[in-house]
Amino acid sequence: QWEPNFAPGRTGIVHLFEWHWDTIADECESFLAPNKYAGVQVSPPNENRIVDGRPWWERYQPISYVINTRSGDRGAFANMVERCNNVGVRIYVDAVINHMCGAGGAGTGTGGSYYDANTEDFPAVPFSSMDFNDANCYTDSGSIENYQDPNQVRNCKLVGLLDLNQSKDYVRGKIIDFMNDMTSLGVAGFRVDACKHMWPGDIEVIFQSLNDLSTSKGFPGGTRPYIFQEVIDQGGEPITASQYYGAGDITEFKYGVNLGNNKNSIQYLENFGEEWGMMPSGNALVFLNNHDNQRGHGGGGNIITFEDPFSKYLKIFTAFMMAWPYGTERIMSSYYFSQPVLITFPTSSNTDQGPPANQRSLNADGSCGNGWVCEHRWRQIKNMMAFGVASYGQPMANWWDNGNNQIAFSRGNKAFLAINKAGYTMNENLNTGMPAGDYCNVNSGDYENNQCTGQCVSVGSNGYANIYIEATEDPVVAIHVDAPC
Ligand SMILES: O=C(NCCCOc1c(-c2ccc(O)c(O)c2)oc2cc(O)cc(O)c2c1=O)[C@@H]1CCCN1C(=O)/C=C/c1ccc(O)c(O)c1
Ligand SMILES: [Ca+2]
Repeated sequence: QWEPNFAPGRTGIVHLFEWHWDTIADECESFLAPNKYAGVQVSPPNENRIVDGRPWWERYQPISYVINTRSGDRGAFANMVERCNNVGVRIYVDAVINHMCGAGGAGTGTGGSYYDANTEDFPAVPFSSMDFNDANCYTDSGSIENYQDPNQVRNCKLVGLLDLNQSKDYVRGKIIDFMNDMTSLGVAGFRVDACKHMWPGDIEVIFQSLNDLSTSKGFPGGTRPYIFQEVIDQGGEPITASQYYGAGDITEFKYGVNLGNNKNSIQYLENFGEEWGMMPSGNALVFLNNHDNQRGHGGGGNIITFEDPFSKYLKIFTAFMMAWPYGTERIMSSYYFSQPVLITFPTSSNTDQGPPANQRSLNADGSCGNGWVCEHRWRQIKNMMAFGVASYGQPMANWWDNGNNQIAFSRGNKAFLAINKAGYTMNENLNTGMPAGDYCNVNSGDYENNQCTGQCVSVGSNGYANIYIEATEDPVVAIHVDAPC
């Protein structure tokens, strides 16, 4: 379960956070497939608690494994998976299996199922008090109080959320049934939430017990579900990402933080990877920001997001991430929320704010409206998916830097990237590693109908090109063999 099961050559997935299933299906067909996105991470599809104010994190409080949420019901979900698979875009489900909802009394979830958190009763699964970890947690509050104690991090409640006991066969069985239900519909794998809070031994058994992907949905026999585990490891805690290597890939939170911390010293990126304290490339799911740390929670630090003035860095470092041969890449696609505006006195920021009332609308230029950012549609980001396809499997080569925020490198003889963050013009004759010819700079324009709407770069017979980049908002040259001028 370490292989992403992408269609041939594709490399990057996009997290369409809080999108509805029918909107995702449209996006797969009209945008993601033509732009060679490999897949979509979707929000939790199973029934969740309805929390006052409808914060985004209500979807991380399960009530049952019935497929019915704000994003749509089971039929809409199945239809979306079918339509996306049909155009070669894989679906990865956000699996929240560490816990059920927080102590919130009795009520009904987004699918209408009754539950009572006070008595730990979830009849729609069913789970009862025997299925939770209360007897295995030794803190006074019953919740996690100290992240330096691995036992309580696994066996106690995370911010009060009822903690399932994954060491019990019955609980494992219900989780396996839920995940097998998803792959029976054509889902290609899972982002598994809060893995730090589950014992590696338990989740290894659960993932190894999962069915192979569905051959009737077009996957080869014996294909294992792709698993990428959310383990927020910034160092400093006894629980580390490496303890989870045996269960699947892992979200590498250090990736985005390292780039954020070094955005003004990119000449040091030549050895960016394990030598920077990150996990082996084959275990890593990498990203610049995610739904949680773009709001300042868990995995904080120096995060690059869609927010101005960072948005120019998001474009530059997404280009770097898609061109740099480390990890499996994930693009975050967000909705706008009010940021903490610290003026003379802090105003309340609403990082809890749920999604816009309406789904994304589309403007003539392909950008989104109705409060959706759609970073994955930005030219400087979307065009890097085809770059990733063209350079797939090619080693990094021909590294060059000027010692001060100007860098360049190729991917074998298939692609070449140059970035100028020096604040002054870059003008160098560099070895692109590519065959002689004219190539479209897909950062400056689009390559469509065999036409380049941006600049062309001429590569000579010796593979060298004059790389001229002024210090603008988009100081990137990205060329590859699938976009000739
Ligand atoms: O202040 C909050 N939470 C405390 C700080 C963040 O702690 C949480 C972590 C967390 C944070 C840092 C860590 O190192 C760590 O191991 C875990 O993971 C979660 C996972 C869930 O499925 C549901 C949750 O409510 C949480 C959560 O509250 C607000 C109010 C409740 C939800 N929430 C939140 O902020 C919700 C955050 C959240 C929700 C879903 C996620 O997948 C996630 O990573 C964070
Ligand atoms: Ca737990």
